[in-house]
Amino acid sequence: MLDAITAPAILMNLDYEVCAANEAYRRTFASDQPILGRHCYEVSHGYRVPCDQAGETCPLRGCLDSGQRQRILHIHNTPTGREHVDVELSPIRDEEGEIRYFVEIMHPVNQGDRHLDRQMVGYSPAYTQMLELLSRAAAGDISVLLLGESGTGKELAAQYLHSHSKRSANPFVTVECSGLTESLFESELFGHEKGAFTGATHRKPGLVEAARGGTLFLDEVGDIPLAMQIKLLRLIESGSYRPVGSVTPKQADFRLICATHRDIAAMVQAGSFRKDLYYRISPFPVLLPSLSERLEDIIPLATHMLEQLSHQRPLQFSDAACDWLISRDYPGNIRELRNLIERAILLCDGNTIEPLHLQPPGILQTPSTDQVIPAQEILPLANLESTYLSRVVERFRGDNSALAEKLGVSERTLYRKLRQLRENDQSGRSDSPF
Ligand SMILES: Nc1ncnc2c1ncn2[C@@H]1O[C@H](COP(=O)(O)OP(=O)(O)OP(=O)(O)O)[C@@H](O)[C@H]1O
Repeated sequence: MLDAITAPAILMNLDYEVCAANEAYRRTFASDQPILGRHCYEVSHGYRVPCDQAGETCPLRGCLDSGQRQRILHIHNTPTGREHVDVELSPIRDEEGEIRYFVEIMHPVNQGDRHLDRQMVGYSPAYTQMLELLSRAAAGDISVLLLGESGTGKELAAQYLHSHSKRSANPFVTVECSGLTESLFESELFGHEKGAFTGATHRKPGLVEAARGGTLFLDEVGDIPLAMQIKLLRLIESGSYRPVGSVTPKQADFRLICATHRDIAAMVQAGSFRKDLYYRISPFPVLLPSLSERLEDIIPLATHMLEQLSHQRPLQFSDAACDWLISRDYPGNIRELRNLIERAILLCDGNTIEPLHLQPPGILQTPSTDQVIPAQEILPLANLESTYLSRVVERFRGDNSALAEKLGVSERTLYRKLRQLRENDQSGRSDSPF
């Protein structure tokens, strides 16, 4: 019966032992190793204890507790390395209704297409949870709102959603919402007729038309000014639009994905984002974790990017470079990591990237103690504090709560000190020791 299932599948008993496996499972996960009678957690993950005791969610445990079918995204060992697998576990009951066995069907999750630059990498729990949400959302046509700090991979996640959806054979069209003026917004999105305005020498189809049958990705949706939000709302609500200069409405056909690094719920509270539009774009919000929440992904990501960016040069990181990469903060998240690596590749003449190749350009570097405190000079402590503060504030670019946490003071205290700093600046007094 298992062989009738085309995806990899196994039969397990209550003791987590594999009782049978189909051909697809052997081919995909087992290669030549024996599996019958072995524990699923050992074969799939190399654990010595069940997943729930290893800090992961165990579908078998969940199935026993709920009595229901379970679906979860897990990382499995495969002959070609670690892979995300969409696991579906169903109970098999005896005549008395007691659970006796489980059938586990596994669908390997391909994280992006074959292009290295569109492949998503990550193994941490925070990333895996996010990927599970994306996989579930991809199957439907629901609008998805991708939230997360700058550089966390929102655009890549949008491409993943599209390429795993039933619209994948049709276009994926990105609209950069920041910086679009009202008139540009309309003509870019809806297109225009010939002669609609001065300079409109021919008919131009808009991005909504270009996305027909596919996915429309509104990047930085939080930056759309209020006046234009109503136009977007009408498009989403009615599913139709009118090109500029036309009287005939056109029918739209796209799946909507939006992304923003802003706290859009707070913007709704503050009245700068329409509540009705917010509800329309956010039926399925997905939060992309920052790199600080997925530290174990830094080296796999860095290695992937090295392969992607080095154009076949046989480059590798030294152990010291790996330690350096892990111990750093990344306010710009994966994009910042990528920039560091791109630069290191250019600076490294040999085959091994060392910390010295990775050091970021001076402007973004946290000043070392030597730079802040000139060796020969004794300075008033207050001066030192303000000099240091003005430098680190630059680096944290407005994220005061993260900065306060790092400095070990409350946000209120930080705010007070920054206000003092500004007042000093404005009164023209220079506290800088340099
Ligand atoms: N999981 C991942 N695996 C590999 N590379 C990734 C991953 N996530 C992001 N990247 C890479 O990091 C960079 C930034 O990603 P992306 O542009 O998707 O971020 P973003 O959240 O949309 O940023 P912004 O909010 O600033 O527009 C890109 O080069 C992307 O390829």
